[in-house]
Amino acid sequence: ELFTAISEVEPLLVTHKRIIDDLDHYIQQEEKRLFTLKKQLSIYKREHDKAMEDIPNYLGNPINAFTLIKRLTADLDYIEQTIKVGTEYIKNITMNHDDVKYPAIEDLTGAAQALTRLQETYYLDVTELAEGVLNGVTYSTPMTAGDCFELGRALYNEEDYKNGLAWMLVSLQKYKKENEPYFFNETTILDYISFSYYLLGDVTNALEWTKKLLEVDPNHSRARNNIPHYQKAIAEEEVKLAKKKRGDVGEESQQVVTVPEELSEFMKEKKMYEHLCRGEMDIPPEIAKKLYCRYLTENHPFLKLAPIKMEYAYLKPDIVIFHDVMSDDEIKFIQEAAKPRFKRAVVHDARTGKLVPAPYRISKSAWLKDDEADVIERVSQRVAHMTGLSMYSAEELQVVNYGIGGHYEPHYDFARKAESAFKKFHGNRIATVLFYMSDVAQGGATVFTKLGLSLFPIKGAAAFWLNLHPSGEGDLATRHAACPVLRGSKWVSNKWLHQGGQELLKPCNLEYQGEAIIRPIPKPIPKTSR
Ligand SMILES: O=C(O)CCC(=O)C(=O)O
Ligand SMILES: [Fe+2]
Repeated sequence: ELFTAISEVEPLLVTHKRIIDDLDHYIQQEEKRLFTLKKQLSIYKREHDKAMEDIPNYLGNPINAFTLIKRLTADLDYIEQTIKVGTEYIKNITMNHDDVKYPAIEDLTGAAQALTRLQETYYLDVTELAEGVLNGVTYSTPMTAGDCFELGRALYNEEDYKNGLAWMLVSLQKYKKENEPYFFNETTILDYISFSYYLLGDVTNALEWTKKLLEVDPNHSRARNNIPHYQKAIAEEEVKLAKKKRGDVGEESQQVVTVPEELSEFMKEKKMYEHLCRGEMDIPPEIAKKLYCRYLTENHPFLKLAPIKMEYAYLKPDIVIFHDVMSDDEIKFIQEAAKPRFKRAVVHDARTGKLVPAPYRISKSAWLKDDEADVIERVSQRVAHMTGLSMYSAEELQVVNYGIGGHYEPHYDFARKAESAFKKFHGNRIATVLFYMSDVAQGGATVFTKLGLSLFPIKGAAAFWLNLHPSGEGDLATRHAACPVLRGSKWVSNKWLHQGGQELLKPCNLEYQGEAIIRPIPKPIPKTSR
């Protein structure tokens, strides 16, 4: 699973170079071989033409008679050998080396699904994307018919027929324009298109596209067999519709489908999440006008000498950003220490109680202990200064690199059942400190779905908030997510502080940090007013 961290996709360029060298060498050898064969062929043709001009005269020349026989004996052997060398060479050729990494089919699927996620979250247009354009700016070479075909096929195989179909339609357009040789042809694309329509329940289009397929390949037997099947389905649908018009409604169509409340809540949250990821929302003006920046000098005498720049991003619950709290050198050190230990990030499965990988968290992470390097210890010390909290019960530093389109859907950092995830710790996660270890060119914001707040990563800064009310109860307003990375590589590290050790620093009381603010989802801002 290389696709779950961009840092693991980087070594694939070494593999890529290896293939370039292999192929280059192979083609050179082949060209040499074909050059020899072509030369022989031209001699055969030239001599044949000469002979046909005047056969008796040609063969009357003993040299010509000799060379003819030579061409059909010794030379022929040589030609055969040259051809055989080629096939032997092909037999032995391998593109698989043990010393470099190769992505697997799940990486192809993962990358295809990432593109779909980015498309949906950031409103990207498939045809623009196929031209290498992200939000109006060209970032890569246009995709070929073959690229679009593979993308469509990967999504089709994952039963995402809607998105698979969109890519197959682009592939067809490009295929007709390009006129390049591929291992698939127009019929293959048309087959995917028509069957995707069928699987999506659009039988009319399935029929139309099957007819188009038969125009290209009239003998395609499966397509021919499907035609009557589609026609029957359409006819049945028409009868049903006619009945409905006459008011003769059958029992089944009278049933009203209602979306379960849980699902509708989930969809609302997803909408909000995507909205915030696009940076389309501002926090309420009554909060915005109270936000300010200051230097943090309390908490520790050290801060009097080196105050920390502190910016309020939200109030009640308070979410602050500390600026310039991790240096470029520290970041480099932490990244290098984490890379060899990266494992796919997991989530807590509420049903089984187990930690499992999930499509809604695409990243790799590693845990670094304070005592393994001065840098890690220094970072922990800084967290204590920044937060004024005890590190007594803190977790190790979690270092994260997001993958292709990597994200983490809305969640709480605290455990909802005291007995579950944090058994080995002293209490629940009272606070989160989230260090941004990279800027992200596009996307990758941290968003608070109940507050309407988007934080875009700034390298060297850290976000800080309390996850629990003073009563120890989880603060539902802290629900947050990491948006898909559209362009760039997103690195973060977390320091999670637990309740144990904070008794004197943050005494419990019955106050709340602020009410959980749930506001309606606003309409997107019209494009012209931006
Ligand atoms: O990466 C981010 O922006 C947020 C990460 C996060 O919420 C988490 O790891 O718990
Ligand atoms: Fe989180």
